Amino acid sequence: MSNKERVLLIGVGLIGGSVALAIKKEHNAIIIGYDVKLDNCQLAKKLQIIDDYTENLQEEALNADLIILACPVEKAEAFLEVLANLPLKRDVIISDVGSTKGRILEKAERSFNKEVAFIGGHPMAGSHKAGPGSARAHLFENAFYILTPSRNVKTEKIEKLKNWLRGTKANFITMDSSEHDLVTAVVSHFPHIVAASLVRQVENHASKNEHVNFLAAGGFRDITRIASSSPEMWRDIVRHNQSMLLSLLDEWMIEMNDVRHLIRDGDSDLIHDYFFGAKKYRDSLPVRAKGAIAAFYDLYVDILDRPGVISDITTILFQENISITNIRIIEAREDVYGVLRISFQTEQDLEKARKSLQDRGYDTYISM
Ligand SMILES: NC(=O)c1ccc[n+]([C@@H]2O[C@H](COP(=O)([O-])OP(=O)(O)OC[C@H]3O[C@@H](n4cnc5c(N)ncnc54)[C@H](O)[C@@H]3O)[C@@H](O)[C@H]2O)c1
Ligand SMILES: O=C(O)C(=O)C[C@]1(C(=O)O)C=C[C@@H](O)C=C1
Repeated sequence: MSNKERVLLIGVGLIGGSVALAIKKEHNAIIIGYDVKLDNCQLAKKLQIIDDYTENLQEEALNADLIILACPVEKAEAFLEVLANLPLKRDVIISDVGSTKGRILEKAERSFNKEVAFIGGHPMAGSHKAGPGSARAHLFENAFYILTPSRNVKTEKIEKLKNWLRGTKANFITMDSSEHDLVTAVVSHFPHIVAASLVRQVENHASKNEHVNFLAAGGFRDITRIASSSPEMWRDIVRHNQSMLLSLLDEWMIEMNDVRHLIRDGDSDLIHDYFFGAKKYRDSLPVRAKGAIAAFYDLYVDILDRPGVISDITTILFQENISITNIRIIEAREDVYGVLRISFQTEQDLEKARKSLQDRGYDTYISM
């Protein structure tokens, strides 16, 4: 066996794949994937996100220097128990990328002996997309990456984990798991519940009025993009952060009741002040280039393997004055629609590009 360091990635999806790409950028380690979906491992290997994959998790875990759990959080919790029963390497570092931390840390601290370094991790950036096909090395650039070390973990191990993850170019912050679960419930978990419930409300109306679907435009799409996220992931998050979410839901009902009174009373100044207060706070939030508000406007274009085709496409976009942020050829043709992925900064650019390319005879697809 080669003497390179080995990384075991459990869950080869959007976030695991993005972490793996960031590690690859900076380390000459061997990354081995394990996933319940063999297809995801095969695609990740074709895209060179992982070096190889295994169907024997236990055997690979014994040789790993770094183990990263990147599956839905309830599965991650179960894997901790599996890992705790194995004679892992003495210096191994185990981390995860899950959106909740309380139950994960509780399980890790109960299961592992003091020698094993478990350091919870949560990159605060992502997407509504899933799977390794959407993974990006730069996904976490400038985003916060929260670390929740378990008790007894030495500072040098935390520094070592940060070094493993330096290719993410994220800003690391450390906090304890209960603070993590409170803050993320407020800014991430609860908003996902609101988005899903808004979509369900519109769907109810759509069954009664045929115009609803066509007219569900700008604002509705902005506020509900995240409702397209993975249901498996959100099922697990909601179950893990249940009590926090129930108390936020109680607060929300009080807020909605206040809004109800505001609308019923119809006082123009008070209604204005309600929107004004929200706008003032929203506008004061720090603007970051990336992070929790990540831009993901990708277009896939079917191209034939002939010289000049990419320059033809970029010329069309140039003539239309559309800026692109990234362009990449995807070689795993059978797994995606279209082999050229072009990323844009805004939905408007994406739509404009799609129309221009279609007008010139190219087949395009928006999601994978
Ligand atoms: N999507 C986001 O925006 C985001 C951001 C930060 C953190 N996270 C966290 O990252 C983790 C992964 O989410 P994702 O967005 O990459 O989802 P994903 O669906 O893209 O990837 C999850 C992967 O885990 C695999 N998996 C599921 N059950 C498994 C099992 N029993 N054994 C092995 N593999 C299994 C899936 O097949 C999939 O490949 C979740 O815990 C989520 O809470 C997600
Ligand atoms: O941008 C999105 O689609 C996300 O939902 C990303 C998001 C978030 O809520 O901000 C989702 C879950 C995470 O744990 C971290 C980031």
